[in-house]
Amino acid sequence: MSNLKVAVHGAAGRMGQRVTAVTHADKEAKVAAAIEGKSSPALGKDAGELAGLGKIDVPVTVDIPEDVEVVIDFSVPEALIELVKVCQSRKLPLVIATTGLSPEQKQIVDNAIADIPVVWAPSMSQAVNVTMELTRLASRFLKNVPEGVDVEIIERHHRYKEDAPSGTALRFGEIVSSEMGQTNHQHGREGRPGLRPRDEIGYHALRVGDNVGEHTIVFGMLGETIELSVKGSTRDSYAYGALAAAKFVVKQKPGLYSMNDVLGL
Ligand SMILES: NC(=O)C1=CN([C@@H]2O[C@H](COP(=O)(O)OP(=O)(O)OC[C@H]3O[C@@H](n4cnc5c(N)ncnc54)[C@H](OP(=O)(O)O)[C@@H]3O)[C@@H](O)[C@H]2O)C=CC1
Ligand SMILES: O=C(O)C1=N[C@H](C(=O)O)C[C@H](O)C1
Repeated sequence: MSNLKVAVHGAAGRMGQRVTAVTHADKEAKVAAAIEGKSSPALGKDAGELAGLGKIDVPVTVDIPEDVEVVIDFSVPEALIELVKVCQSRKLPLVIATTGLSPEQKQIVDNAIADIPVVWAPSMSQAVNVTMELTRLASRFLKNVPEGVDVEIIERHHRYKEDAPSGTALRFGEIVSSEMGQTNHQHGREGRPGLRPRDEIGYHALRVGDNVGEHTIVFGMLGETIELSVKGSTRDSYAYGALAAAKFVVKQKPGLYSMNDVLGL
């Protein structure tokens, strides 16, 4: 069986470099293309050298070669939307990791899943996706506590991150509210906001140093507290998840798939 031909979209970025590295090291996949935008200073450079692997004979290009079988995207929302259109017209399976999409951009992705199989997840990490299921369970068990439960989501990422709160924090909030029913999503607090409403989930985004990603979901009750925390120590946790998603998505029919589908959760 020949190796799965993967295009890395956003190849010169922090995540693109790690996806290049784990894909190059994999026995069943290979880096077939490294894609960047047309004004990128990385164009023409070798993707392996950019990723610190040495030469792998894959130059960074703008266009996706014909022989590519799947695309893994860690880029920016505007670039992702252009990529979705290309994948749709070429019937190319796609793994979407980019976060911070507007509602209109999300709609464009939603429309594409009629034509191509897509794994779309704010976190490709196994530990984060398992913690999402633990959060679902905790929310279900705690939803009828008579004195009420205050849920706050704290996330911590590197200083270069452009969107806030993280896509993962927003997904944690969706999971909690789908079980417990909160309708008010409160981003930070200042001034004199008064007593905390019951019907609220609070979000707090820290941007510090080179942190690769931490999330804590606090369930605060009267007299006791539960905290679920998940912390990354290397970006490879996301890169391995994305490669697993690529191997999964090439075998699927058009439609939307999650990391629960990939990981069998
Ligand atoms: N789902 C998950 O598990 C994870 C998701 N992410 C998300 O992935 C995204 C990328 O993160 P990160 O790698 O840290 O960010 P970086 O800024 O390091 O990388 C993004 C890359 O995309 C490139 N890019 C810009 N325009 C285009 C284009 N038109 N075509 C192709 N590439 C383009 C950028 O180039 P240039 O710098 O020249 O503009 C840059 O190299 C973020 O949205 C982040 O939140 C991150 C980690 C895990
Ligand atoms: O930008 C990052 O770094 C990360 N972004 C993702 C998000 O917004 O949830 C996932 C991960 O936490 C790292």
